[in-house]
Amino acid sequence: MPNGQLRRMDAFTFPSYSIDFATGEVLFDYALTGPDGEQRFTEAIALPLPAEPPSDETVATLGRVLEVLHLVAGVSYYKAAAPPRLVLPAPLGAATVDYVTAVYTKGLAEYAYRNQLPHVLALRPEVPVGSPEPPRVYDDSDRRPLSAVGGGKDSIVSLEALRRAELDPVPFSVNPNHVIVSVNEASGLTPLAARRRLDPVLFDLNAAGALNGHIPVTAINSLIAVATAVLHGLGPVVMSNERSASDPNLVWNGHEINHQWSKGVEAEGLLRTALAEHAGLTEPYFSLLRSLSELHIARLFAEITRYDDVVTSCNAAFKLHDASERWCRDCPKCRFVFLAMAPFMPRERVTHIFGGDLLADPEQIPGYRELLGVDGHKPFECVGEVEESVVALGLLAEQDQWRDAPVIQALVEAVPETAWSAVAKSDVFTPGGPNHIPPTYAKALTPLT
Ligand SMILES: CC(=O)N[C@H]1[C@@H](OP(=O)(O)OP(=O)(O)OC[C@H]2O[C@@H](n3ccc(=O)[nH]c3=O)[C@H](O)[C@@H]2O)O[C@H](CO)[C@@H](O)[C@@H]1O[C@H](C)C(=O)N[C@@H](C)C(=O)N[C@@H](CCC(=O)O)C(=O)O
Ligand SMILES: Nc1ncnc2c1ncn2[C@@H]1O[C@H](COP(=O)(O)OP(=O)(O)OP(=O)(O)O)[C@@H](O)[C@H]1O
Repeated sequence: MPNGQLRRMDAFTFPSYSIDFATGEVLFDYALTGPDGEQRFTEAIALPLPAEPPSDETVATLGRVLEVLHLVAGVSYYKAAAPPRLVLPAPLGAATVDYVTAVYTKGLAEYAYRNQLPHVLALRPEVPVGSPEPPRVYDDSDRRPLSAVGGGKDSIVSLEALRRAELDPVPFSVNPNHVIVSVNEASGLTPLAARRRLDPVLFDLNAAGALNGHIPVTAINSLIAVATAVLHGLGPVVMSNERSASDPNLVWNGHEINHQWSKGVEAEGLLRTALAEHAGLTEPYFSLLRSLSELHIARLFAEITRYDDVVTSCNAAFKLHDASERWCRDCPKCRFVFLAMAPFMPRERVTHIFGGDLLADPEQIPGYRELLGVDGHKPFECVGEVEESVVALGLLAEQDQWRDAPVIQALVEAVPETAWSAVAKSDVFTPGGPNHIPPTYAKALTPLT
């Protein structure tokens, strides 16, 4: 469909969804409609099948979770045209409407900012009048947790914490790439995986110049994880989203723009409430690392060595097409994670993990100046706060093994006095902020500290 026609689309709808219990395949249909006709999309998600066929109760609860996932996964296709109307297929409770509204507005905020589409931030779904049937209550709180694994340091810390606390986690990933497969192998645990396939038409539209940009991918992965947990009779989905994921990158037209919105505590709370309201789940989903800074998580990661040859937090390894080997060593995420791990490890170990020493390379200085708040705004990436970077730099400047590294020397000089005095009072190693960690899990991190 030519780009001009896409731009004239005035509504996004959700025609139908289906699940085949023989294969685990879920199909979600979407449509962009406008005066020139419609553009249909179908997303396919293959859930892992359990050994036994699911009970009627499980099927009913799963159906409710998939109804929410159908709405949320639509963001990938909505964003090709950003029409003014978002037309939901069936009545929904208030909490579920709030969650879906937030996914399309706050979750697409970076996309709206980059494409200069302020109406997306004000989008309000049209919801058919009526009330959905109340769901059956599904108490999953005391079952084995499903631990989402992304292959980075954060999910490794959660997986190991849950294991050491004898909570018997099941690793779970969507479209596991080579990094995730290696992390799972290193864990020695038996993982579950779901497959997600975007409609290839979207890539054709992108190539032809359709609107494009960042989507709240964690919201989609989270709901696929919850669906898998329900289907397999498992307990809560445990995420590894840190405290700083809730902080915005910038403010635009009075709206906070946060690249990581769907990893933040607001999204977590809204999703929990929506799943309780719409699917009856008592303890569906939480982040075990919510109270911790990235720097604190890096310190916990340093206590675990079994994943050193496989851990990868670099997003280049997560491309749908053309995944890179492991760390690219030339992006904000690589720079930040190196800086965060380095204070807590021998220099040889961190250099081994990354396949190179970023703090020995002067070409990294401009990128580090951004992380330290000396130049520009916080990059649109999953990186910690400026304060965490300054604290890490301060720790490194005190260590013999790092003091003379060229990047450390240049950065110590570049950071203004005001930043040093602010971090002197830093609370980066003090857990804090709101969280949804249930009491059974509250002490799970203790064996690592
Ligand atoms: C790996 C990556 O960073 N991808 C972002 C990148 O996409 P790119 O075109 O370079 O490559 P692909 O990921 O292969 O995607 C191809 C196109 O497919 C569309 N798409 C992809 C996934 C999806 O769920 N829906 C989609 O529509 C999209 O049109 C792509 O062009 O740039 C894109 C545009 O800015 C980003 O949307 C891609 O981000 C992925 C969705 C992704 O998985 N990113 C995570 C690594 C990521 O950024 N995670 C955040 C968490 C953010 C959150 O709130 O959940 C983080 O860790 O901070
Ligand atoms: N493919 C995936 N399938 C399931 N969950 C995922 C996937 N990718 C990331 N996640 C989860 O989403 C959340 C955010 O991902 P993120 O990439 O920040 O974490 P990570 O890979 O564990 O650590 P790091 O921040 O070091 O990269 C984490 O809870 C992670 O486990």
